[in-house]
Amino acid sequence: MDTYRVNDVITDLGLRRNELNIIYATTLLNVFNFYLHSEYMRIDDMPLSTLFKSWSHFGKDMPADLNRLFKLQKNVNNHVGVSHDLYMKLFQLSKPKLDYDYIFVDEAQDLNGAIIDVIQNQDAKLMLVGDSYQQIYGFRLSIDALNQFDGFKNYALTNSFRFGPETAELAKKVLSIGYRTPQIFGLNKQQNIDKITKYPYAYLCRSNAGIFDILIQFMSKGTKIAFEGGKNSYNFSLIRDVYALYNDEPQLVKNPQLKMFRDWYELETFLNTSGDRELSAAVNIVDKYKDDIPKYLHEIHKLPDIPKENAEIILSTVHKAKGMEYDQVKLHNDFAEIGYLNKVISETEGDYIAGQTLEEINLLYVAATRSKHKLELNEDLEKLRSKEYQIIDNTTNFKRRNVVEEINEVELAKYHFLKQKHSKTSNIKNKNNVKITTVDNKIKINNPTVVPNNRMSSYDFIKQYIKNN
Ligand SMILES: Nc1ncnc2c1ncn2[C@@H]1O[C@H](COP(=O)(O)OP(=O)(O)OP(=O)(O)O)[C@@H](O)[C@H]1O
Repeated sequence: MDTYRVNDVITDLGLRRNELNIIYATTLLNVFNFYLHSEYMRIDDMPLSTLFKSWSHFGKDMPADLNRLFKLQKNVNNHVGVSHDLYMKLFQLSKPKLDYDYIFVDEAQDLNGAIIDVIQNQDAKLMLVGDSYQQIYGFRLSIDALNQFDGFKNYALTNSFRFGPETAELAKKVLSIGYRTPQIFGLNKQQNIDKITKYPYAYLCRSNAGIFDILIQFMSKGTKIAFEGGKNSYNFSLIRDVYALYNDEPQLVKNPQLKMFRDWYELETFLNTSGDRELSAAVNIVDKYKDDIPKYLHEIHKLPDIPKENAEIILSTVHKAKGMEYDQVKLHNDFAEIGYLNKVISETEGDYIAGQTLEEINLLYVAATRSKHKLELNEDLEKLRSKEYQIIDNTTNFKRRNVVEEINEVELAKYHFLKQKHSKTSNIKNKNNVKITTVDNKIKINNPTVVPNNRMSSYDFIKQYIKNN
């Protein structure tokens, strides 16, 4: 079992390893993964020009490259192992007929086109169970199968035996940010929202960067920490790479997609124009812990992987806590800000909305509904609970935008950033013979004509510098 990565695409297609080709390879891989997850039998059946508008920018023959990748991957002697997605696609392409009378599907809100195609072609009676508000795997190109099948009898499961009325009210409030107003009843009177005063409890985070943050708080105290899904399933390589840029050591960056940034300033500038949440979270962590990052990474590496039943804190991302439940749950403060989500949604025009925005709300909903006994909220959810936010009432049913288009927009943002960067760099060099690199507030400049003001952010400083020169 293995994951096919951007580096593999570059090697397998014999591309030169430059910044633009890394973006192309990333886009190609996104599209290729979309194919593996999709109902399409052939790559050439996919409406590429409408699904992936950005590929025309690269001047490459994307359909031909996709077909080459697929041919290579199907070869069992290829250097890359077979991924779950690949063997499921091959299973779908074999048009299987399963010898079952009934098929039950759980978590039907997070299926994909290939699996739906297999299920649809069976003669068996089908029962789908799921919760559309728990769809959180859009970034893995999942599809809500609950909206895909016609002619089914629907039964609403509105009662939860896990949580009580307070949590049910909060859950409804969270979903109402995305204008969704389901009935939810909490039947467990033993469960409520309150401060947690004793171990053990589960600490749920939105991001790996959040997990890192919590680890730093508790490691030094010797708290017994277990990881939902096992310690090895948490990867802090993004933080390590971002720190390398912060520390002016771009040669240490391993992630090919981060290699396009030569320094911290370029990374920050990029983040001003893109909505890459995971990367933003890693940058915030590096900004917070600065030169202590390597020490903390080393300490985390040394932590034992203890079983959950021996732990004082079970640490988990919401994605890994899906389908799980814990007696006590505490929520970290690294979720998307509710005021921001509310603003994005209220300003949305038309029916279509970024799936990512809805999924951020779904993540809050999943997180808030994992506790069987006590739930401790973060500040933002506490405010939502005390009605400090005005939730706009609207019955609009948003449709999701095409997920691949959304994912590839980040790559397109990188493409434009790169183009702009190259033209700006040459302008600066020609006009003033100046090279600027910044690390946080330490600004290095070889031809200073203005004195850096330490209270100014490096970004503002550079903007002012360029304006004045
Ligand atoms: N009929 C019942 N009476 C009492 N308790 C129940 C009943 N059905 C389920 N439960 C309990 O309620 C909790 C939640 O049930 P379950 O995990 O099946 O819900 P779910 O719908 O899959 O939740 P989610 O999708 O949010 O993870 C579990 O602790 C389960 O034991």
